[in-house]
Amino acid sequence: MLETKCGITLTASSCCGSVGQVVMKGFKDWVFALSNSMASSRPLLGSDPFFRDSQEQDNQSQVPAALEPVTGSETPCSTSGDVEIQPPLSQQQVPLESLYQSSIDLNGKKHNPLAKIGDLQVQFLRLVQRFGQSQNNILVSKVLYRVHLAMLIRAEESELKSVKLRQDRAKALAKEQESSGIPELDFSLRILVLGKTGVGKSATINSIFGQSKSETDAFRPATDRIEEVMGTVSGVKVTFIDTPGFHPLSSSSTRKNRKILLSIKRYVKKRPPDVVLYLDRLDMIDMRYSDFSLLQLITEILGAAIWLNTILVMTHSTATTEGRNGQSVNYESYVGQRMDVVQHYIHQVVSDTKLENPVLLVENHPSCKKNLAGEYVLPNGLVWKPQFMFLCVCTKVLGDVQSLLRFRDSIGLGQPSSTRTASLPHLLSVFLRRSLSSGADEAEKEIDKLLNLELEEEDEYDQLPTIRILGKSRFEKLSKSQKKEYLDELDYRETLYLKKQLKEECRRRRDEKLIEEKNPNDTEQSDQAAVPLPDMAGPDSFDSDFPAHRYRCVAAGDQWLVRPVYDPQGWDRDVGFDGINIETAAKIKRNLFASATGQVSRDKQRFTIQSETNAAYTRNSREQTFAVAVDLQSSGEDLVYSCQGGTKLQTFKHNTTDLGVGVTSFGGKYYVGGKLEDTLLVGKRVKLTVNAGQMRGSGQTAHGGSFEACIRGRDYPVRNEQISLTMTALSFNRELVLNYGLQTQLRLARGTNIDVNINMNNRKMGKINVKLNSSEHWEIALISALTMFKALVRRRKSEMTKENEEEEL
Ligand SMILES: Nc1nc2c(ncn2[C@@H]2O[C@H](COP(=O)(O)OP(=O)(O)OP(=O)(O)O)[C@@H](O)[C@H]2O)c(=O)[nH]1
Ligand SMILES: [Mg+2]
Repeated sequence: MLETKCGITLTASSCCGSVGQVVMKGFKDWVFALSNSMASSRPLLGSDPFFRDSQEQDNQSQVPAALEPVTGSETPCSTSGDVEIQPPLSQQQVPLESLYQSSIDLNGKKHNPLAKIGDLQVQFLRLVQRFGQSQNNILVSKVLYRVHLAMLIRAEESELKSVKLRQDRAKALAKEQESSGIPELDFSLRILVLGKTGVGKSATINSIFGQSKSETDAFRPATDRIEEVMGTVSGVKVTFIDTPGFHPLSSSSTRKNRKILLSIKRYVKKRPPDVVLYLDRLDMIDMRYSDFSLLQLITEILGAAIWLNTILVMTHSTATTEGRNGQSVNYESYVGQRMDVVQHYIHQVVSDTKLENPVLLVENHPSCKKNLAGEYVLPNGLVWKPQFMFLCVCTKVLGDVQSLLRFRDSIGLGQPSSTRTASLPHLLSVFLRRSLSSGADEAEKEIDKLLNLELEEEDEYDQLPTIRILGKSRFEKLSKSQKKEYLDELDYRETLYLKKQLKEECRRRRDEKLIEEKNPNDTEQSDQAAVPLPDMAGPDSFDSDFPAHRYRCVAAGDQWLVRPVYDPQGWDRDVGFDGINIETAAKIKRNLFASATGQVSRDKQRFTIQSETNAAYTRNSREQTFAVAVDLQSSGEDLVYSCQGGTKLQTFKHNTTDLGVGVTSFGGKYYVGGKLEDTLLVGKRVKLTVNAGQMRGSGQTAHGGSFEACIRGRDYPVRNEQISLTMTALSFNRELVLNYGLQTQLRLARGTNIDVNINMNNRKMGKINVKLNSSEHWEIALISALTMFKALVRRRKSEMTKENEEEEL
């Protein structure tokens, strides 16, 4: 009866920045991270000053290189979200991309870049109007947001207010200038076009200008040298750098392709482009992607940073969409699959799976469907030409902002690994967070401690008078208040029942422990209920080609858990899985515990590993634990080793003190750290944790610490209600980053939960996340429906205003 309630989940998330080591991370890294929090399947790529700085770069000290991020998100064996599987490694997985020091020079000289950015913002807003984009468009918001963010990072405290004003003023000014047409827009684009011969580079250029400016040929290579094709599109001066096409793979083609690439390199060094387009034919991309070696060659000669500036362009976008078995496939998923293949191989060549290149679909065939205005329309209804121009504009604006604010490319793809240095504040924050486990049953121990006193008392649940469970029809007959009372009573009983169960578990563990203490030689484990392993979700079809049908989890013995890490885009589709995830935990002796988790994957080029091992010895007499942990993680071609040792001591009844030392080795350098942590339990419901630590290496020192107060709900541990407040401080190179956080998990009423997550830093940037979940209050669904309706109306309105403006013109 009670199951008939409907489940409604409402998530409201607002993001205005990131928290943490803002100034210590590279700008681009940081923006990438932010872009993930904004709704889009393919976030717009930030631009980098690769070409602009290419002349300087030769003499400059090299910036740190990127590495392959840890694939902590990859759940073993999972193909869909049906089965909930624990992530292979702990949640404290190191986001390795932020391991490298930012090369932002915050103390660098300023030549009033903010004013120039202001002008650029006005120009961008004018172009938004010109290309018929709405200000609510996600792409526009992202660019404006990143421009704003970049300004905030650069601005002094005193300038922060004026930055906000500047953005409002820019909007008004752009509107005014665009309607009067004065001053004339001064915006130009230089676009480098790369791709194999015959993919339609020259044809795309011609389509953009609406006239045949570059020679095309269906049967022979048509462009035999680099040439600039100039023109104007909607008042924007556009210069395409058309290049000879690369040759398809053969023994002699590599030499020819190398020659073409070297000539392109020489050319762009003198006159760098704003945007790079990499073209391919949508209908010619196969799942095995034979052009991988071409991508490698491009990366080798032009440098990996070229991909940071690249938009992927797919020509022949109206080609028939056929799946593997010949049936037609939904257009969006067909395109998505092809894009993923190309993106996957770009990830391989740059050794960075976080890179996301924007994608443009193009159709140059003259008989392509057109709308009333005579513009080419794709099968998904998109008018591709304005989209094409606008994405190029966005990429250029971001590139200009970055170079004006003098952000160096912190990802630094393609740099030799010997120049990599680790970011000390990042290492310190990981070190402070990594807690040494004292046994598999740590969480249980905490609950046991809480319930210890109540174990001998009689269970409240047993003292309850009996209740008659009502059937559906009888329940319906109750009045509203009676229904509420009845449900509240059931809820109360449920809480007590759960508590009784927890206590029973506690008693069982206590008895087992007593038996163990009496017979220390009897190490035989008690029988535990067999828990089936979560298996990977299978596909809907019984296609024997699908590897998920062939691989299942391997459960060898009790202690080892071995699971394949499934990746449909892995290096070999026939093999179907990309790596292996192994977990084990064992009580070697009564007081000695060891655990290890690891994930290894290898393809033809590379072998990657992430592992965490932990061993702990507990001295029962004083509740003292000694623990050591060794972590290993691949980072590109290198390995990061970290070794930590520590002791946990119960100093008073409710107070535990942790002492830890650690060494991390990376790139031939050693980083040594120490920390002290104290945890105090006040009553049953308040837990205070404070820690402080220091890390040294490469002649530098970082200091940091955190404070956390956690208040648990009345029914803890039965119901996991809690409010926790955190404050962390990291200081490095005379810069201090303070971070405040508030996390709440509350049960407002029966069937209504609220999760609030707030993070702010001392630069007034942060993130607020509110999640309201109710199975009773349908009004919440109404709020979300209303919000969606409002958004739709607003969109309609802005479209209508745009049409009106066009009519007026
Ligand atoms: N159907 C269709 N045909 C296209 C498309 N793009 C280009 N083509 C045709 O493909 C042929 C080759 O196009 P080009 O523009 O010469 O190719 P390219 O990449 O410049 O080739 P190179 O100059 O040799 O590097 C021409 O016949 C074009 O008409 C497209 O989107 N759809
Ligand atoms: Mg050509």
